[in-house]
Amino acid sequence: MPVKGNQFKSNNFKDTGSAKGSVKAEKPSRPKVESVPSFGLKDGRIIKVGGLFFLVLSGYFLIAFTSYLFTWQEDQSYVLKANGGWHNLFKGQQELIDNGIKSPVDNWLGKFGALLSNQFMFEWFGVASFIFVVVFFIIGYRFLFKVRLFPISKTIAYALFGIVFFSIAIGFVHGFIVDYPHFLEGQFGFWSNRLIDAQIGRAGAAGLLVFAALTFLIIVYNIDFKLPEKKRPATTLPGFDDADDISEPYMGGGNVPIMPEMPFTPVEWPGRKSKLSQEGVLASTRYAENEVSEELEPVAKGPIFNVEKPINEPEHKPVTLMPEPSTETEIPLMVSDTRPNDVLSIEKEDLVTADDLVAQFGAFDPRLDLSSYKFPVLELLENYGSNKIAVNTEELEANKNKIVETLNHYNIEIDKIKATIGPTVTLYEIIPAPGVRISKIKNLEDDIALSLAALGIRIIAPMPGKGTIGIEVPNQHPEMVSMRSVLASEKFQATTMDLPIALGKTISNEIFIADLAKMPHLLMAGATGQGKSVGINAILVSLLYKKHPAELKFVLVDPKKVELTLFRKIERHFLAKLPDEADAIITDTKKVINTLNSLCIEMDQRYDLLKDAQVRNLKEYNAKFINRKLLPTEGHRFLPFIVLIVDEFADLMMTAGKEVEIPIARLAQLARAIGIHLIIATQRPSVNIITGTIKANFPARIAFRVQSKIDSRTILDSGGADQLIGRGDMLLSTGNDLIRLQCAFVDTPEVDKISDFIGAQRGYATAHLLPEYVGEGGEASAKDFDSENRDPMFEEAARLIVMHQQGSTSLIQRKLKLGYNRAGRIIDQLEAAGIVGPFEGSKAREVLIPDDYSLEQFLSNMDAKD
Ligand SMILES: Nc1ncnc2c1ncn2[C@@H]1O[C@H](COP(=O)(O)OP(=O)(O)OP(=O)(O)O)[C@@H](O)[C@H]1O
Repeated sequence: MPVKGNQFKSNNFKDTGSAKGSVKAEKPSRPKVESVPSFGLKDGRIIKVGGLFFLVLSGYFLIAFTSYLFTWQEDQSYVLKANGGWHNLFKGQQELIDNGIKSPVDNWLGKFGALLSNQFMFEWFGVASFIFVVVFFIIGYRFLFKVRLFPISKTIAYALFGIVFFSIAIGFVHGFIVDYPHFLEGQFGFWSNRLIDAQIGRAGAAGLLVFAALTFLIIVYNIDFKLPEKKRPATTLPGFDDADDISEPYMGGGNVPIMPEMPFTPVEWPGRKSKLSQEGVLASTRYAENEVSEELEPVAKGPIFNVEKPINEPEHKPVTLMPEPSTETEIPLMVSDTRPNDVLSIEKEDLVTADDLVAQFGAFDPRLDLSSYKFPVLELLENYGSNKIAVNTEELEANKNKIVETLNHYNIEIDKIKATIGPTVTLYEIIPAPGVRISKIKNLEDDIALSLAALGIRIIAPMPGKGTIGIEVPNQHPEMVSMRSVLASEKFQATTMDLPIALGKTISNEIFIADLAKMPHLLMAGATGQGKSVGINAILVSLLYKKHPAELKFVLVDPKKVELTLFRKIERHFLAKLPDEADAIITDTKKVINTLNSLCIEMDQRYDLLKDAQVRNLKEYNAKFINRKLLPTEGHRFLPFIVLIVDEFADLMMTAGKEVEIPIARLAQLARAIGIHLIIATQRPSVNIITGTIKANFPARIAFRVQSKIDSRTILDSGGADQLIGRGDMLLSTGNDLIRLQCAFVDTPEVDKISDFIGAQRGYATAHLLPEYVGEGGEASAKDFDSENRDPMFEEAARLIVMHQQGSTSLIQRKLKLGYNRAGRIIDQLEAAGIVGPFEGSKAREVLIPDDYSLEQFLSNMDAKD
């Protein structure tokens, strides 16, 4: 019976051991977490002490609370508020006895234990107080051993809910038994119940508790409430659990699952039936020549297809499934008919091929996990403008005349002039008379602009591949290109590109769609307010309209914090993040560095997978995976495209410099084949932001209007971007070509609607998790600082550096007359001590201490510590 579905989940892949199922899945060791705050003590000793304290506290609470369960009645007189409560701690033995208070107390942790547990359990939260024990343990364990059992913030949040919920819930149940405050629910549980009861009654309270519990479950586990579906008959191969049933993955080691088609009929041997059935055993296929007669003995117990020896082993002659006619003519042929099938199907499990798997289970469907996902509909987008180019013949004629006049004025004769009308600009192509120098026309750019009285004139001389000279003149009434019109176009709907991005319309009013997968990375620059954010949104929206969440993940970096927030709603569908991160949209520079490094790890892992699969790129890899030629049991997984978008790269470069540049450059150099693509936008396209390394690896670049020709050169390697008219007017450079485009316009409310549309659908349990990256952080260098081996000239060098406010090795070398190596060593020590900043390429290091006075204090502190 054919079984549909993937039979296993690539995303939830668990190592299920070999097909035979003998190997148990290895439990991954707990991740080491280095990112614990150190509270100033750089080697983290305070944290360890804190960790120890929490562990002891947890143990103390556990013993005190447990003891309270048994001794609360005996200790009641001691802990009672009316008898003094906590004040009893300071009373003498005799005084207590005189007041009729029982002393000593029975709590295993003495008076304090009795008072503490009374406070928590009786006065506050009842037995729910045990949750404190767990919380303290998790915090202590994390701080002391640096091992994350659970995320601390989540633990605290869940614990708070748990304490309140259980206290009230127990109080509610207790209310049916005894109407008296008791240590099971604590005063909190008791009085909360009283309050709720008075307001909404018992039934209301019950409803409220159920509501709270379900809300908690939904928030934490995102459980779906579905009516039970009809179960498909489960036919599974080892290692492949049914796609709908991930609760019980095959863990190997059990029985080989039975194919339902297999006939399970015992073989009936004529004349021996009674004996065999009496013995309760079934005959095997194996019987040797000498066993064919009456001594024929069954050699294997169990079902018919559990053959002891495979039939195709050459040395076993009698393995032929047809009984030998000369000796056993009476054996019916049906025996051999039944058996080979059974035997063969068992054999096949070892030699299972990709084709068999595909035949049996169908090709792997990456979309199956979210099979009900609906792509956003076009109705979510607005229609701006008429989407038709209104030809203003007067304007055309006037412009033509002015161009011809201006050129004539400079004695440039033209043969022909032709106009192509675009949404925002019109291209006039002129064919100059023979003998006219092109450079002459190019030099007249400003004059033509003056005569046309228009901004943003661009002269393309010559038009590549056309033999004409182009003059682009902005239209008086530019037409807005709505995203809806672009996405609704046949061109976009029918595209087979891997990552189609609908950028807008060309000058000849054609829809322009590019393939990000081929670009393979994109650099965007433009002065503020010229349409960069709209451009990024247009790219994101076009990808969202074409790709399923299983096929594409975004890593969004938004140092400006407000530009990409709208996409937060699609976190569980389309975003990727670091495992520990609460927020999928990264706004903090430090986290950006970790994420970029994590992407580098992902890249390396993907390359290993590709190498293992002997394919050259992501497409081939995924095709092989879909055809089940690569198995999750061997560590393979379906690889979605990852698109990293950085809005405001300049900010990152200013704050983190090399730390950001190096991983970005690495990704840009290598990530194209493995489906990681970068889109980097910046307001300031200066050379120290868009460095040579970055530029070299971003062949595709988009320039919106920039402020100067120099900026235009930095981004496009040619002028022109400074002459754009803004509002989405842009130039796209793809290596050789420079194309002028009008960016499609998509407004924030539209993006909001799209995010809502996707976000409201069932998503994955979390955002796509990137590999964990443990940053080295600043602590490592501090640890490296060894005060014992400090150079004798260390202090002098420090004074010199601070005096000059210039952290340079050559300064030390020159002024202190030291060799280069020694000066280099000293500067490293200064860095380790925190006097100068890290190496910054050709620039001098930053000096972290402002003046001599602060330095002297710093040095004396250092000496005191030593
Ligand atoms: N493709 C477009 N079509 C029409 N108008 C546009 C287009 N792109 C941008 N605009 C107009 O320009 C304004 C500014 O655009 P946008 O917010 O994208 O600029 P920006 O370059 O991202 O600015 P900043 O860097 O300050 O965020 C938009 O509000 C819109 O009115």
